Amino acid sequence: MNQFSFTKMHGLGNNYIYVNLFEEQLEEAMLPELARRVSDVNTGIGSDGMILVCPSENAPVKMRIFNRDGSEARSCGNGLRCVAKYAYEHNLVEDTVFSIDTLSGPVHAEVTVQDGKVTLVTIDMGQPRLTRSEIPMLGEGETPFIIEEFLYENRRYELTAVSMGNPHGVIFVDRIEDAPLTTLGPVLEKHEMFPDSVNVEFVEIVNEKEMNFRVWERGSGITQACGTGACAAVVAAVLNDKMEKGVETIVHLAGGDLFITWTEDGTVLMKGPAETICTGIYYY
Ligand SMILES: N[C@@H](CCC[C@H](N)C(=O)O)C(=O)O
Repeated sequence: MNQFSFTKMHGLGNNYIYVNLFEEQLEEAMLPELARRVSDVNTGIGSDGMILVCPSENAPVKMRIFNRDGSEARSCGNGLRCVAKYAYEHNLVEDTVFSIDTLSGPVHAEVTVQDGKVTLVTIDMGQPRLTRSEIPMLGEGETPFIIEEFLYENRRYELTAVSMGNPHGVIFVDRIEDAPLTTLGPVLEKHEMFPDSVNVEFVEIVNEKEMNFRVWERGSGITQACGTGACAAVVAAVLNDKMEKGVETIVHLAGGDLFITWTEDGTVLMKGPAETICTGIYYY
């Protein structure tokens, strides 16, 4: 029987099984299957997926993220904050400012530390990507997809597509309670216009500095929070003149609040907590 040590962590309830590949060895071909197994709430540990904390040539540490269904994504905002906490508290980095490599390139992290523990993490998520080819979406590659209308079950919705390293479709709704999360969410996730599938976010604007947010994640379904999704939602709100660039927005997610700014210099800052739940050994 094989085994590995893990740490379960969450960012606002978006929880993953973290495996330290500085110490553990996992077979590459097994990774999707392992992500599915550990995520299973009945026969595994129970999580939204699996995150690997890996060595990298470009940064002190690299994050790889696998969704609950075993698919690998290119980024994960809540995962990045947890990896930043893990890296600092396990001495993989010495400074409170460092970069983390991802499949979509390195991002910059800054941790706030109290009594040796990371209490808050800010990640500079880089610039949003807005063209259809970058998202990716079918259609004219160099054009953006901002506030395009579509009909679903006789209701009209408006969609804005944003990539934060991974693809997001943001839909503004009048009341977050009425968002068709479990119906339109999975339909749009697998819609043919998104060849790599998409994360689906529903957003209610509360005022010029606050929004309510719910997510149907690609490969994981409903989660309590999505960091890249919150960044995409704020970018979409600015693009649609509902928020101002350079102003910090409080995003109210099911699991708590994130603080997001699309800065004047074009990068998106995400500030929020990261928590350790438990450690253990997984047998397979
Ligand atoms: N929960 C994450 C995003 C995880 C990956 C996503 N489901 C995808 O497939 O792109 C976050 O906090 O950003």
